[in-house]
Amino acid sequence: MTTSAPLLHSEFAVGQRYLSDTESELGLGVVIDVDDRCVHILFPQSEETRVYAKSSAPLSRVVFKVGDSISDQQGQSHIVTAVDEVMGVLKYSVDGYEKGIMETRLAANITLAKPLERLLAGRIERGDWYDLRQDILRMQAALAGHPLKGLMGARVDIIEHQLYIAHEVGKRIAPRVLLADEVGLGKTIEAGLIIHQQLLTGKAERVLVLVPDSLQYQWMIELRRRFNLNFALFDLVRTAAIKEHDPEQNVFLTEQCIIAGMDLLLDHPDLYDQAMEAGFDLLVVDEAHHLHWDEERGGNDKYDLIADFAEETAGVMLLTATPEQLGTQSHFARLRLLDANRFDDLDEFIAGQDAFAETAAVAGVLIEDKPLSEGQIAALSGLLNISLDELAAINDDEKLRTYALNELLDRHGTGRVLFRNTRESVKGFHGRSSQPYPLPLPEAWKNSYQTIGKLREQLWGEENQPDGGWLEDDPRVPWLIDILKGALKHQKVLLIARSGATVESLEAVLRLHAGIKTAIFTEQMTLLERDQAAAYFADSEGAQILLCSEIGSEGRNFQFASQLILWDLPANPDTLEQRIGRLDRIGQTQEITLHVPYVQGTAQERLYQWYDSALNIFNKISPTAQNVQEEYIAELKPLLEGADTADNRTILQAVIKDALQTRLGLEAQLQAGRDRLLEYNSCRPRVAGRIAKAMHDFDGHNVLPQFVERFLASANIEYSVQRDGSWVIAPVDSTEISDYIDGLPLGDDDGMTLSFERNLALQREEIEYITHEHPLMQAIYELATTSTFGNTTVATLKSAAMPQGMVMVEVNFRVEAIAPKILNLPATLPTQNIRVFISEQGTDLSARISADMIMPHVERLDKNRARQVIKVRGDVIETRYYEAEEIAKKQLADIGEQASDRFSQQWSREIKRLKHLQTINPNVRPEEIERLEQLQAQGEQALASLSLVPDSIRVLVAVKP
Ligand SMILES: Nc1ncnc2c1ncn2[C@@H]1O[C@H](COP(=O)(O)OP(=O)(O)OP(=O)(O)O)[C@@H](O)[C@H]1O
Repeated sequence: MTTSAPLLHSEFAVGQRYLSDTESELGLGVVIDVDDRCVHILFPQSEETRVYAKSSAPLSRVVFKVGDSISDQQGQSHIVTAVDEVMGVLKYSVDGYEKGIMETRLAANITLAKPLERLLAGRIERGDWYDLRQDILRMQAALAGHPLKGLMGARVDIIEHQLYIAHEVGKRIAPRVLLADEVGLGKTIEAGLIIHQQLLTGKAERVLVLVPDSLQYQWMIELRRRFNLNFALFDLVRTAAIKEHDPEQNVFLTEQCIIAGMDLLLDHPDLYDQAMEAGFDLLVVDEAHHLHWDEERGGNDKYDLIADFAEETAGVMLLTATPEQLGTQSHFARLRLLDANRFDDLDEFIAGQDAFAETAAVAGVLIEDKPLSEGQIAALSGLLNISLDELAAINDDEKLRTYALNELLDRHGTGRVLFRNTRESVKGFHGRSSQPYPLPLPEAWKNSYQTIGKLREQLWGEENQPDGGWLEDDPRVPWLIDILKGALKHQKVLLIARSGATVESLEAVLRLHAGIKTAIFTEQMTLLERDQAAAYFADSEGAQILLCSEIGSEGRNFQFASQLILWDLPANPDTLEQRIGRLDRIGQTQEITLHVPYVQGTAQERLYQWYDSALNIFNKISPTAQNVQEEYIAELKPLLEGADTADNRTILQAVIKDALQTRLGLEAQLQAGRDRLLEYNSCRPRVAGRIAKAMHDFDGHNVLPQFVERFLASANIEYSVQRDGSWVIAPVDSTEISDYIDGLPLGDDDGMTLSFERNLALQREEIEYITHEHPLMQAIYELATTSTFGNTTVATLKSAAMPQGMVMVEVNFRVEAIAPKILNLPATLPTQNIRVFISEQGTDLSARISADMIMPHVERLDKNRARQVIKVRGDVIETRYYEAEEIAKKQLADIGEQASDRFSQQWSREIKRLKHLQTINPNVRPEEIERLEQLQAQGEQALASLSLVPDSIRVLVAVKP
């Protein structure tokens, strides 16, 4: 940004933006009227209007240039790409806003922080604010390149596999990945961590999360509660309201971070078009197993929708716990959405899946830190195309082992794209067991169930009678009432059935005829009704049983319950796994019991036997269940629907036995090959351990409580510490605090309860978890870069050695590189702040006398005396200031060079690694490399022209102790 001196009369125009030279704290003013002699300026932030004579207005025009960051009135930041003038008013072009941003629409909360002018004009800030400002600058400098950036601010438990994925994916530019951890292991948390990192580091600014309707609120709440990310929920009501307000407006451009239901875009082509046109940096799709594709029929509507968006969006994250639920073809097709170049041949993909056993075996030995045998070294040499000589020291050379392991894992086909952690590798789950309830076949059913060809009727016959006629003679109904009133009387019970109609009929019987407290949860209900039902079920005084339909319950968290009734059995094992996953997830503290009623002699019994004996799915998740079932389905289907004869029973047992062997064989094979590599790649234990340790260490050395304590004391804000360690900040009376503090997010009319402790924040979700990344801290940090908070001060320095009355000037400069946030250039600067300490005689004392050394001897000076000092010694202070600036400027070139070296090295290394990887694994997209090269050039350019921003100034007057 630049400002220019007072302007010629004719230059004023309505809409232009100015800062007051004498009252910069008014913020950015806008010209609202111009007449022959006067110009009228409104300062929106301070709600003041001033009228100046045009000939002598103490105003500076604010002009941004290409590459500057500007903020609009909604607080969104943009990088200026071009500047034009329209009738005297500037128009800033920025990415993503076709119309550009007129200067009239800029945010008003900038003030000119020129500390020297303020000081000389007698605007002297408090000494404690000056100290806080220095602390803020130091902390910001330390945080700029912190490896835990984007991870440290999340209200989550430190769980290694999640942190590993978040770290690995979150740091990528435009990541395209499939997050496929087994159900309930925290994919939403992983996605949240990645989104948070991408937003905080400027890698993404616009994010679209597409989820099934039933999960919209859950996502919105998780993102807000755990990551302080405010996503806007776009449904029909909201989009209609925006359209009504401004029919011309693209609704998807009114927010940066949006959650929407996939159906909204499918059912409303106009919204689809607008979302496409608006464009996003990152697309997140939950429950991605609903995207179906096969060679014959192509994609279903959801698949096609996401395929369109994936093509237009740089970053894409798909989430599903059951990637193979709809078969290998759909799995392959979803990978193709992420990278069409790599996944272009289905047959090759299928063949490739089996070819990883050797790689996995060698990787396993390396991971487990065991010595490689001669045979394994030979295999490694072949796999990596490295000579045996070069590998001779592999068993002793730690670096070589790490290199070899990384190479092996990088070559693994889906390595960079697919992440899948399993319960087995994550550990800490309490397990599950099943309880079958064989029920006698009712007389009335006998005839119909002895006939062949009625599989659906045997399994889910009630779905054909939505009037509830089936309730009368279905033996599961009295069984359900009995068990709820008996063995499960004091338990929270979740029941899942396939259809919403079944659940509704059942619920009515339980509530009206059996007097049981119920809640219901189906896709026919509105989101609000569903969330109310979930809350009623969670309440200790609330419903004993929550009855859910299949779709209605997907992705939801009910791990406070441990009893699951499977009213019926779904047709495929992955759907069953999704059901069990409602309870069997992180946070579950009990063993889970699955209650499975079935009617003897029907397909219900036979399907139970299949799931239990062939797939063992009630006891343990089986990664191969889906594939085994697909393999046997042709044999299985007639047996399931066939008559209950001795012959059929014998054949079914034989098929089950055979399938069991197949499953075990397949599991062993996958465990040795594909899945083993996938497991290694999804969480490299050492790296994950290091990140987790860094998080624990960071938590253990938290400097924030002391800082916040000083800040609150300086800001005159009261707080008390509660017995559990949380702090309660009293409601802030805005008349009693400085304007600087007034705008901070310090809670509502009741004040704010907060904690710096992760565990406490996890236990008490209603309190704020204060980290460096919390909005409050971000706002405090911004005080230093966007306001005059503490940027001038005058104090005394007790010193026996210095002549009484001598003045010393301490000037702090910020080193700024004007470049997109994504480059994170501050992290590459060896210094972000330059302090120059200069004596009255002009001696540079910066190196000899540090700020810490003088701190104990500094004492405050009252404002009048301080102003007196400035009045009397203003000239010498000004002279020394400019000398200080020269001293600082001299350091700039060196800082730029060092930063440039570091930056180029870092980026060249990454680009080289990717280029190398590309030669051995086509999974690396060429665009990825091109983008990095462009960014590297941009960064180098910015570092070659660093700017020095005067930040703050302190005048010290020597007094005898
Ligand atoms: N690191 C964590 N800290 C605290 N809670 C967590 C953490 N990870 C997961 N959880 C909790 O565990 C549950 C499962 O997590 P999440 O919903 O992210 O799993 P998922 O893999 O997306 O599940 P699904 O497969 O059902 O979609 C949630 O209640 C979540 O809040």
